[in-house]
Amino acid sequence: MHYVSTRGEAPKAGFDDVILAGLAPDGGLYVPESWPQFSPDDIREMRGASYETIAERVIAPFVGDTIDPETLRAMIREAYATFRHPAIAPLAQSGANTFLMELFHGPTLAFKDVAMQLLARLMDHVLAERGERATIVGATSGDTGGAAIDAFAGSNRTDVYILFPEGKVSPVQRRQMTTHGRDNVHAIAVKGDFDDCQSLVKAMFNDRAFRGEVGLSGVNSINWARIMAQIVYYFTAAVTLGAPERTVSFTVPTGNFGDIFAGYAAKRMGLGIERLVIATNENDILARALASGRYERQGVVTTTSPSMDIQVSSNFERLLFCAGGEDPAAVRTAMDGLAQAGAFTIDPAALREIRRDFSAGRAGMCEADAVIRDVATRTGAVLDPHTAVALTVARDMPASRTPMVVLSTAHPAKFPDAVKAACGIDPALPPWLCDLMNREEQFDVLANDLDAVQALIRKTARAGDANAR
Ligand SMILES: Cc1ncc(COP(=O)(O)O)c(C=O)c1O
Ligand SMILES: N[C@@H](CCOP(=O)(O)O)C(=O)O
Repeated sequence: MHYVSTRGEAPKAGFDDVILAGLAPDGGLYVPESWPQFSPDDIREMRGASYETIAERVIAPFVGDTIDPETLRAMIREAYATFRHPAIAPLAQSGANTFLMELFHGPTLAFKDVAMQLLARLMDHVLAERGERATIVGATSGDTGGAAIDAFAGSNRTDVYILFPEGKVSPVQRRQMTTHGRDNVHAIAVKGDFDDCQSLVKAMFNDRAFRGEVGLSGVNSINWARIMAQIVYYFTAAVTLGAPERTVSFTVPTGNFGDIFAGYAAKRMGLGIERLVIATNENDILARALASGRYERQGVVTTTSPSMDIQVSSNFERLLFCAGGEDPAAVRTAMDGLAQAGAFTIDPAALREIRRDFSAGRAGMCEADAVIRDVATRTGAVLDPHTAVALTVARDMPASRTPMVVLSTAHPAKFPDAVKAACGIDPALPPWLCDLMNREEQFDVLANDLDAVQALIRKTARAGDANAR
């Protein structure tokens, strides 16, 4: 399996280079050169198989011969042994034909654990084979950071730097990043919003000298392995609900577009997905883009679903490439428009393709609160605000006989204030995090300034002798 960059100006790369590189050297995102195909028989054979077994089948073609099957199997087993639910991503029925896929049973209570636990093991393996170290940088609106810090804490081949927007993540999310007490992980509060943090990360990748000097790697969903690991649960959910005989739709609370792009990938691989519904909060760039054909950045609005407070959805670039006839020149033009004017118009043919697979809707804070209240009152279940945004949007979709799976991406205890305000219930943290609010915090506060962030990394990273990537 080889990977190409969405911007077409980087050499093709193998799986090991792709996971260490994060962003392609031309600033684009890696996508597989062709999609592995799963026939109805292949999908039927997944019925009754464990999450780990399905993960092995789905992931193996993307890894190719970079990692031998036994080693890959062991990594998958270890990664998902950290989860507290045997099904890893169980389905709970929420309405007549609506299901919640619970993706929050990992160590940091958000769907990010599903990919991050595996990515840390894959990266460590590749670095060990090469005898290298890496400096990992990541931007977070709250959940990626905690998941990365948990997965990489204590790894002796990586130093991890997570940039989060100061004051714009929940106290639980912040403490998951700042109380680990490990030398190789660094949480940095940036005076700005998530988009500023993501721009700093991309700027570091685009600084070739710095990239080589510190052996830069990334763990945001710009890294293909993040998407790859998330494809798996689309298969497990669909098979549970009757695939390949029955098609399924998914509604996904969306920010950086990585999670729902994994659903699109599953569809391209042969899974019978009828609709992929993008659910946004007030930061609705994707819903507006689908409706108008214009992808237009506005200021980030702070909401009760902070992890989705994102205006520039980095994985939309992957969709533009895949749905737009794999034309890197068109992607470059769009991304130049975004960088220079904060907007671009989606090519009409690409927009038609996108609308064939995707719908989109927006739910504001009041609507999400009403759904949290409604579900708590009717069923006693407590939703987190991101899941509530998605369930609200799913409920607004036209009635259909196709089962709708809503991705439940975080545990409500990560957002206790918002949940309590919505339904009066104070969701408790699980036992392994019950002292989180009393642990000592450690983090740096920096201006939204590339030089300041790079100086901190240069001073503390230990990967100075890594080969240039
Ligand atoms: C709880 C939660 N839900 C949804 C999202 C949006 O996912 P994505 O960025 O993959 O679109 C995020 C952050 O990414 C999140 O942390
Ligand atoms: N919502 C995310 C933002 C970063 O997204 P990623 O999937 O690209 O890592 C978060 O919680 O940090």
